[in-house]
Amino acid sequence: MNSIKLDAHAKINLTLDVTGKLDNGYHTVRMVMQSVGLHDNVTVEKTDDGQITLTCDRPYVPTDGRNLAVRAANAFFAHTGLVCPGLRIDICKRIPVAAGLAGGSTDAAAVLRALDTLFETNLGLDTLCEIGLTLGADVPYCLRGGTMLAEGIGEVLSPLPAAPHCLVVLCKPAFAVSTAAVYAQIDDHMPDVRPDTAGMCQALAQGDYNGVCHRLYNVMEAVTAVRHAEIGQIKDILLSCGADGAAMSGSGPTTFGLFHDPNKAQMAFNRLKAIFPDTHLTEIL
Ligand SMILES: C[C@](O)(CO)[C@H](O)COP(=O)(O)OP(=O)(O)OC[C@H]1O[C@@H](n2ccc(N)nc2=O)[C@H](O)[C@@H]1O
Ligand SMILES: Nc1ncnc2c1ncn2[C@@H]1O[C@H](COP(=O)(O)OP(=O)(O)OP(=O)(O)O)[C@@H](O)[C@H]1O
Repeated sequence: MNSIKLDAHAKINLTLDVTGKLDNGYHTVRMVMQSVGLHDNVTVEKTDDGQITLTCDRPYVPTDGRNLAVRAANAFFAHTGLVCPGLRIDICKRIPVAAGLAGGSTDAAAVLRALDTLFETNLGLDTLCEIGLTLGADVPYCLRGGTMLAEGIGEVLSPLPAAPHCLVVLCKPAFAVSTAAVYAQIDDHMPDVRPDTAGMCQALAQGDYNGVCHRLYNVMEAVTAVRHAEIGQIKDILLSCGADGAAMSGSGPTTFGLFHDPNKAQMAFNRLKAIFPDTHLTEIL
């Protein structure tokens, strides 16, 4: 096999709590992560020119060594000691960028999975997660996907029962947010209200869709929404169209709503898309 094409799915955070800060500047978290249908297509092809080249259909995504997919390939060859014969990586980008949806992390995870298959290294998920963690805190989750409780800095993963199936409207307003800046700001602005992550895990165990929707909560929203009125505006539109619950994902600014009713989801999608072009109608995976 010379080439492999994978779907690299985005994630949303059903809950997100920041529980402490480590000496290296990273924060400890406790959050429920969920894969959604929205995905990039990542194609990895062996070549023989000794180079790692990357193409992407979005001009604002870096194509050099700053791209997390290229960094993932370099980390794979460093870990295995294999000599890279040459690689061509192509990313068809559908996930909004710098949006709180782990877009770069999921591309990196896809490249690690593709290389483990293409080079028949059989590293397995645990080792891929170790390599992934050197690239970013969200990469181990992206390797595993599904519904997970994430602790540590995001890499201590415990599988949870799959979330009840529903539609998801994702809306990214036209500005980007730096994850590092949001973590830095939250040190000074930790909200008093914290998510009920234990309750969220229980709702998932009981397949209680309304319990899930009522517990959506992200402490980072307090930081990002204060600076950007669009987050409140998007939430208001989602809820006025009949979303069963709504929250910001990750460090933002993407804000999402969960819907049981496809007509309400379509109405929310149409209204938001007219104001914010980077709006997507997808589903819980
Ligand atoms: C906000 C979340 O998306 C929630 O899922 C993640 O915690 C972010 O994970 P990520 O984007 O993979 O983060 P990284 O690329 O590893 O880190 C970017 C920056 O965010 C901060 N960071 C990230 C993760 C974490 N647990 N604590 C942190 O303080 C650090 O300043 C770091 O330099
Ligand atoms: N493959 C990639 N796809 C998107 N952005 C990338 C990629 N590689 C590097 N980047 C850079 O990473 C930055 C953050 O983009 P990304 O979409 O990963 O953010 P994010 O969704 O907020 O991540 P997270 O939710 O993990 O914090 C972008 O500004 C971009 O320059």
